[in-house]
Amino acid sequence: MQHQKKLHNLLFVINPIAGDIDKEELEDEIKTICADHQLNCVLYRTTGESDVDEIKRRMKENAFDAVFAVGGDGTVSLVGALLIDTHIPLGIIPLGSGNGLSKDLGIPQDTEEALQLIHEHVVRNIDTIDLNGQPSIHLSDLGFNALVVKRFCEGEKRGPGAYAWIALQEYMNYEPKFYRIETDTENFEGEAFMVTIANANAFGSNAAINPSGILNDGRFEICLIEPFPKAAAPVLLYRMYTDNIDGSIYTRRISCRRATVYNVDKEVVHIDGEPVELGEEIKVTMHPKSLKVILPIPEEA
Ligand SMILES: Nc1ncnc2c1ncn2[C@@H]1O[C@H](COP(=O)(O)OP(=O)(O)OP(=O)(O)O)[C@@H](O)[C@H]1O
Repeated sequence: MQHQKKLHNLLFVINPIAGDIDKEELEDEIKTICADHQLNCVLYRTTGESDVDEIKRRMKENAFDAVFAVGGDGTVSLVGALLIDTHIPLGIIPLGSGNGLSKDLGIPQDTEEALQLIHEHVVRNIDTIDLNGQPSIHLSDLGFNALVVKRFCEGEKRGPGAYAWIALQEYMNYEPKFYRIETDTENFEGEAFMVTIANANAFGSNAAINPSGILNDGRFEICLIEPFPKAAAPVLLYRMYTDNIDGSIYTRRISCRRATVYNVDKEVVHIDGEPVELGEEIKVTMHPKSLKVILPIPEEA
């Protein structure tokens, strides 16, 4: 078992709107847990504007031993990006609509259990990837899902129901787009319904696009869903929810360490759930074990 240095100075980055969940009581609970375990804590509530600068400022003022993201994948990604290539681990208290990365890391989805990580945990290193200089810790997409994410972010409603409704509406008229992909292992050229650049396994909805991906193997996967007849959609969806996407004749997966994706049709892109502009040529590189994360103590330990 790996013995951990105790983390004393903690910053909690709390997204008050994530998952449409009120977090006022939780803030008191965090303060109580920290006081009970003689830990110093600073709480920062995100505003959705200049959060990166505000968090950086607090990190300059204090030598934090860990930063906890309290919210959904967007909050995790915001905080995680600031911790890549540092010695400061990322903690996650999952309170968003989907919480994809926390699920892939085996972090308890029950808030009370997740809060125990504040004082009882192990720290491990995971890989991150980089798309034209922008970090991705979880899953990034081009194509159909990226379009749905964009519409979701533009909309007023949050939560899985809103996401599913937008997906259904967009699916009716969506046409596959053309991509050229060069990697250090194999290449692809053709149309795809969506292209996922995967460091991890499943979307926050639990749909597993990359079921056998490993977060610390020094590789990432490019997961393609190629054009399929409308009648095949339910089976594809079923396969994603039963960890069997590779069994479909409409999917293909390229495992690699670096890639260039030519987004010929200039399709929408998102990184870890946040829509981004990356240009037509997207260079993807692997950064092995570049982020420390706080995880539950494994049972065998
Ligand atoms: N105080 C705030 N008011 C409005 N928007 C905010 C505020 N704080 C953060 N945001 C926005 O919240 C979004 C991130 O939310 P987050 O992803 O954590 O939760 P979610 O969308 O509910 O869950 P998930 O991503 O897991 O589905 C970002 O777009 C960010 O700009």
